Amino acid sequence: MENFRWSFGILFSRLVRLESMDGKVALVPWADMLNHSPEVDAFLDYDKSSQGIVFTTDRSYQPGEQVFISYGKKSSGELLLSYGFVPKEGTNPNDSVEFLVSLNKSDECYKEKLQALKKHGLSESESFPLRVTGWPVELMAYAFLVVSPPEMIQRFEEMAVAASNKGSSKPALNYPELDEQALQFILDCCESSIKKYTKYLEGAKGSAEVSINTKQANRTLLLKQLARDLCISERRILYRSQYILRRRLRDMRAGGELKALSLFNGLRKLFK
Ligand SMILES: C[S@@+](CC[C@H](N)C(=O)[O-])C[C@H]1O[C@@H](n2cnc3c(N)ncnc32)[C@H](O)[C@@H]1O
Repeated sequence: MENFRWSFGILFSRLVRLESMDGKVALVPWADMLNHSPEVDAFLDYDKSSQGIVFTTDRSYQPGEQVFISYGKKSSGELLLSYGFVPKEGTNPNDSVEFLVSLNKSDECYKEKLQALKKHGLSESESFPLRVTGWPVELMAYAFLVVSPPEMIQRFEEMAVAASNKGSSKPALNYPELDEQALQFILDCCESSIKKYTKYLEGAKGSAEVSINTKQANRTLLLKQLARDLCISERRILYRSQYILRRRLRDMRAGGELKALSLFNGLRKLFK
């Protein structure tokens, strides 16, 4: 089992996918020395004319400078699982956190909403990727469904369709009357998620080690550090989303108050 684990780790952290050979995978001895950087667009591929593997960089390098390759647009969690490292906090533009949202069990339309979701391959709890740059339209569609009132029952299905549309680029749903509630729902989930991350990080700080030998103790320490690094990176995305959501809601509410005030002033003038 130990040998299998070792081989599996070596293979999957070092294999190269060759696009021009229909995505065939290969182990390329010199190429497996290349480390990952999300900022480069360099790639490896099979070259028919030279019958070898060619490395193409996106810029020139000085002698002695480290040359990087991209392992793909991967989140820090994916990089940890596939390659055993977590990029330094804030350096991975492709980072994302799996954001869990659920239907409210006490919703009077719980059954109807769940039915609409199930019809389109979704369930009462779903996760969507949250990035520093924002959230997907599918998450917004799910949030619309969660907060929509019984009068909108006819719309449940189109909301579920839009929420299930993972990855493709259909236009976002537009329900201005539900915007504020949907954003508040996402903010609430975001804040509860932040609390869980913080609780984990505070707990992880003080946990005592029980180890059989030094090698095992070092390995446990390394794994814990990687888990901490990943949590810190993911919590950073949640903090950023929390900031954006709070600002949007504040602007929305201020806009609403302004409208009400000008309406009130208009009425006052009318009755003067
Ligand atoms: C294909 S090898 C790259 C060469 C490797 N550094 C070596 O010495 O053999 C992939 C492994 O390199 C390490 N690695 C690659 N890029 C890294 C990075 N940006 N930061 C930390 N470790 C990285 C990870 O351990 C990963 O599993």
